[in-house]
Amino acid sequence: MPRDSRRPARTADRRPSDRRGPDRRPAPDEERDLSAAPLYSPARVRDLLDRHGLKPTKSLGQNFLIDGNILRAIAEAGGAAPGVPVLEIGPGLGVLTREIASRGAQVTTLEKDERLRPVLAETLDGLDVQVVWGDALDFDYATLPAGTRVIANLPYYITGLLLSRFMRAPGIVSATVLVQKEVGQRLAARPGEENYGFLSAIAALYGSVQHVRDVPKGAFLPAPDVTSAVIRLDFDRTRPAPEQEFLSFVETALHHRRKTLRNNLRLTGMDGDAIDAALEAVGLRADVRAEDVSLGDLRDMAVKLGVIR
Ligand SMILES: C[S@@+](CC[C@H](N)C(=O)[O-])C[C@H]1O[C@@H](n2cnc3c(N)ncnc32)[C@H](O)[C@@H]1O
Repeated sequence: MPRDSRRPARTADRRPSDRRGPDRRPAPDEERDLSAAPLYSPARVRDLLDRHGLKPTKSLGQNFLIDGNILRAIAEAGGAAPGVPVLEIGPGLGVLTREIASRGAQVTTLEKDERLRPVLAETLDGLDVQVVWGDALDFDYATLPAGTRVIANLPYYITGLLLSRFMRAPGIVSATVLVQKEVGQRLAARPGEENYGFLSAIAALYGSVQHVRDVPKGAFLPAPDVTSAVIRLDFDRTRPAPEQEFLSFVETALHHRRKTLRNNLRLTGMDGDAIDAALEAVGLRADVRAEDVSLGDLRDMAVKLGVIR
């Protein structure tokens, strides 16, 4: 891939000397400027990578934020405030971590890439941040204190798995996260809308979803291939958590969301007559498409079919 295709697009705080890849030496004028530049500026980010001999790893989803407005918007929307317990996934070079911690939040951050140890020792110096080294998929989210807010620029390759961990963790009340724009659209979609599917359904079962803002590729270094969005999920912990049987039923029901609900349920080996009887009892057409069925009607179907009580 040519170097140019990984360049971030022009952003408000970029200077001409920044229009180069992450792995080259800063020009003399940048060296003079560095102490004055904010930590998230492209010149500082490149300098950090350079001094620590690092190249962003694509397989770890390492696209570092270089836009101060976006950093502030995520921290603000996520509710980073004095005394609030915040969990971050993937601090990277620590720019978002710093933004959150400097607002007085109690930050725990999970990072898999041990090469970043010396970088975070430098960038988080003087801040009260707990860095947990390891895979975020191995972390026990059930141990988090009540009222925890997740604020993170997620590694996109595990977005779905992480969101499902957050939803199931009783201590987590919200997750304000950067995701691929398409994932954000799926999370926020309602039955009958174009992007509605299992992700939309489970998000609605646990609470509500708000689209905070879109984020252009140029807000990252290196620039990712996709446009992103900041999404805030609020989890209503006063509701009983959905039963595992119901979650599995919803997943099956929406497996092929454009197909009929009947066909999707038949795939599991359920009796056709029983499905027809349940559809009729709930007041749904026999050929209703899966994506058009509300969660309330799916719950009624699950009860009629004896999946849940
Ligand atoms: C999109 S970058 C975000 C970096 C930084 N927060 C920022 O906004 O600039 C994702 C981060 O998640 C880390 N990461 C990737 N996979 C991980 C995993 N399984 N567990 C924990 N951290 C992971 C990467 O090393 C990287 O630091």
